Amino acid sequence: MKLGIGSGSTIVYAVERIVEKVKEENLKLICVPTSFQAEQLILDNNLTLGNLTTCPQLDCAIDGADEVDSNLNLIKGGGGCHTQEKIVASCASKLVIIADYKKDSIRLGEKYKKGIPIEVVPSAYTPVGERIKRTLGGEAHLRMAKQKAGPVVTDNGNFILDWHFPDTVTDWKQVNTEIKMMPGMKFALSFKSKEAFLK
Ligand SMILES: O=C(CO)[C@H](O)[C@H](O)COP(=O)(O)O
Repeated sequence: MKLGIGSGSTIVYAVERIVEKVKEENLKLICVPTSFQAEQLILDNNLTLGNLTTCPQLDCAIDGADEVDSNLNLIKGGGGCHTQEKIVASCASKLVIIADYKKDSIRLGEKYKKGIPIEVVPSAYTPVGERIKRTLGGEAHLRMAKQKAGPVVTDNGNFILDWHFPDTVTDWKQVNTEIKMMPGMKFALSFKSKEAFLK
């Protein structure tokens, strides 16, 4: 079985259970990471590490989320790994999102107040931020690092804009398309979960 491994703190618990299952059932599992953190998690747990070059089709991807709305739209990227998470999820036949009640909302933005993370090529962060503000409203703030001077740099060498969107935004499919069409955008916004398991 080929499995995508998400990023964040929740996925750590899922990996603990996966390790038990591998031992109990002698599973042959190849794990494809969604980030540097996920890669370390796979290696630290002695699971078999794969990549999308050798495993472009995955049976399943498991990940966390920052928020899940009542239509199963997700905010992801609180940890800044959403571009790779989205690529891995798109290669998987099934996407399983693990999220607890703190992330369960009717509308996006109800529980997660840090804005929608948008990964952007560094040279384009100002024009993309301004265009988002002009066409969709709200404010897009460059995410700054905590223990380094300057911005957060993703595993892909990009910046992150956290978009504080206006309450009027409801059509996430359209918003996603509009943002993806902006030059300089890495395709990364919220995405639609095929299944979200809320616990
Ligand atoms: O999208 C993500 C990282 O880019 C994470 O899945 C999301 O931030 C949830 O993280 P946590 O499980 O720590 O709450």
